[in-house]
Amino acid sequence: MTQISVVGCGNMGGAFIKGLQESGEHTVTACDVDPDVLDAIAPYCDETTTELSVAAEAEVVVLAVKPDLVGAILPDLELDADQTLLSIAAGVPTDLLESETDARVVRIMPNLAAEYGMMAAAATESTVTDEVRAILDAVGEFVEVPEAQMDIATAVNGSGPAFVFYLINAMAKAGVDGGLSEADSRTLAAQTFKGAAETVLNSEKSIEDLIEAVCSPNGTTIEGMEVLWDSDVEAELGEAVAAAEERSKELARDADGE
Ligand SMILES: NC(=O)C1=CN([C@@H]2O[C@H](COP(=O)(O)OP(=O)(O)OC[C@H]3O[C@@H](n4cnc5c(N)ncnc54)[C@H](O)[C@@H]3O)[C@@H](O)[C@H]2O)C=CC1
Ligand SMILES: O=C(O)[C@@H]1CCC=N1
Repeated sequence: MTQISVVGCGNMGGAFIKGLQESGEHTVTACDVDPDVLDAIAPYCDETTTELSVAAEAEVVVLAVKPDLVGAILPDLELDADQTLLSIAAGVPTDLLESETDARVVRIMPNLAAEYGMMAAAATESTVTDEVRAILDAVGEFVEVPEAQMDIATAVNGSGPAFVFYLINAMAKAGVDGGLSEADSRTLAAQTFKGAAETVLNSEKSIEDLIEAVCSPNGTTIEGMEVLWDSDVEAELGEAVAAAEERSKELARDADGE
């Protein structure tokens, strides 16, 4: 059981808190400047505060504010060497964080599915500790990568949920166009993505072999796959990931210039 505080309880900080509460493994203090945000998160944590000094008492302080606020907040967040600053801010490098705090710094990139214990996260391998591994384990899965890979990880698993929501929506809309109700099509499309993801995670087959397993000879799937193979969908998705990666690098350059 680790005492955790989360500074910034918006979309990502809030999802992290809800996931941690569900796991029941840690105590959580929620800190935000917005009292409405704190009212909304209060049922999911042990304590709420608007004071950074209260958040600074935790063993692990999760910094979950927008990247451009990190530089302004860190000097006021007085942490000691025996504490951990767990930063989730996109594009903010470890060395910059270390220059503003005495705490041990661990930079990670989580995602919104932390709320449901299904987060995919990347943690910087040179700094991650067992204490942080236990926190990440409580809300999903994580990989450990060199810091140089944090920008691409940010694009794949941090921004990735938005890209997948887009694809689910496209599939659901196609179902509605074919006559399904919106509710049924949303359920079928989302559960199909969830089931396909579980299959990839659990199967030893390559993704190409899994596609082949769905394509019955002379069946329906191969007709749809021919359309996808002939299209630019793969390249366009690659460009979306590359654009998000480039923005993460740009945020790092901005942070360095501050
Ligand atoms: N939204 C997402 O899916 C993901 C976001 N992130 C990272 O998480 C961080 C937060 O992003 P979001 O949650 O999307 O932003 P958000 O805007 O939803 O939440 C930020 C929160 O910080 C609070 N805040 C602002 N100044 C503060 C201060 N001085 N003290 C305490 N709280 C303060 C705001 O009131 C707000 O509730 C960013 O650095 C982002 O890069 C990382 C992975 C995924
Ligand atoms: O869009 C963003 O900048 C944040 C970081 C990854 C997901 N959301």
